[in-house]
Amino acid sequence: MVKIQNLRVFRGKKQILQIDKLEAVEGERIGLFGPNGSGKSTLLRSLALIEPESSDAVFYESLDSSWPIGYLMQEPYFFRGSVEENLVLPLKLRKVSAKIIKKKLREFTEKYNLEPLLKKNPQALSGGEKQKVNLLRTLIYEPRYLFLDEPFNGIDALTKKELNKYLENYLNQDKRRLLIYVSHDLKELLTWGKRFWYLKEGEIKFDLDKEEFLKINYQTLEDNYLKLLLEE
Ligand SMILES: Nc1ncnc2c1ncn2[C@@H]1O[C@H](COP(=O)(O)OP(=O)(O)OP(=O)(O)O)[C@@H](O)[C@H]1O
Repeated sequence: MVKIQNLRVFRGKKQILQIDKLEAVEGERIGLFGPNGSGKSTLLRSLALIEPESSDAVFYESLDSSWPIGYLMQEPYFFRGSVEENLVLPLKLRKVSAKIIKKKLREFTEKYNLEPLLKKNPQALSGGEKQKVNLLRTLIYEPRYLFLDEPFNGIDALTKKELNKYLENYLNQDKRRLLIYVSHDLKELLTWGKRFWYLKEGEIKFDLDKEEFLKINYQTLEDNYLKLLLEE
C-alpha cells in the first residue's frame, strides 16, 4: 500500500501541491488527470520518492528493494551509451548479476522484438521507439508500483496498441502490481483506470471508482476542463 498524509509541496513560496490523505493498494489501476500545471507530475515524483519536499508525507507499506518503484517521466530520458546499455542500466544499478542481466536482455529482445534497436544510440530512435525503450527499461526491473506520466504522447495508434499490450501483460503477470497512469485522454484513462483521481490546482478534487466516474453528468458541470474531457 502507498499512503499520502499531509503532503505539501512548494516551489519557492508558492504551494503547488496540497493533499491531506490519499491511498492506493496493490493491484489498483488509477487514472490520474487534471489541467496542465495542476501538479500531476509533482504528485508522481512525490510517490516515486524523488521529490525531496514530500519525503515526510509519502509512506509505503513493506517497500523493499524487491518491490521497486517504476517512474516513467513525461519526456523519455536516456543516458550515454546504446539502447542495450540503457535497458540494462536499472539492473546494473541494482547489482543484479551479469548472468541474470544477460538472460533478461535475451528474454526482452525476443519478446519485444528489440534486436534492430539494441546497438543504436537512443537519440537516433524515432519518438515511438524511444517510448518503447523507455517503457521497457522501466519494466525490466519489475517494479510493483508503476507510475506512468503521459507515457504514450505522440505515439501512433499501432505503436500505442503494441505498448498497451506490453503493459497489460506486465500488469497481468502479477496482480499485486499497482498502476498510476497520467493522461489527458479520456479513452486512455478509461483503458487503464479503474479508479480516478482528479487533480486541480494542487488538490485532489475527487477520487472515484469507474462506476461513479462514468455517472458524472458532464452537461451540468461548471468545471470546463472536466466538462470538455468528459464530453469526448
Ligand atoms: N521548477 C519549478 N519551478 C517553479 N514552478 C514549478 C517548477 N516545476 C513545476 N512548477 C509548477 O508547479 C505546478 C505543477 O507542475 P506539474 O508539472 O506537477 O503539473 P502537471 O499537472 O504535471 O502539468 P502538465 O499537465 O502540464 O504536465 C505548475 O504550476 C508548474 O508551473
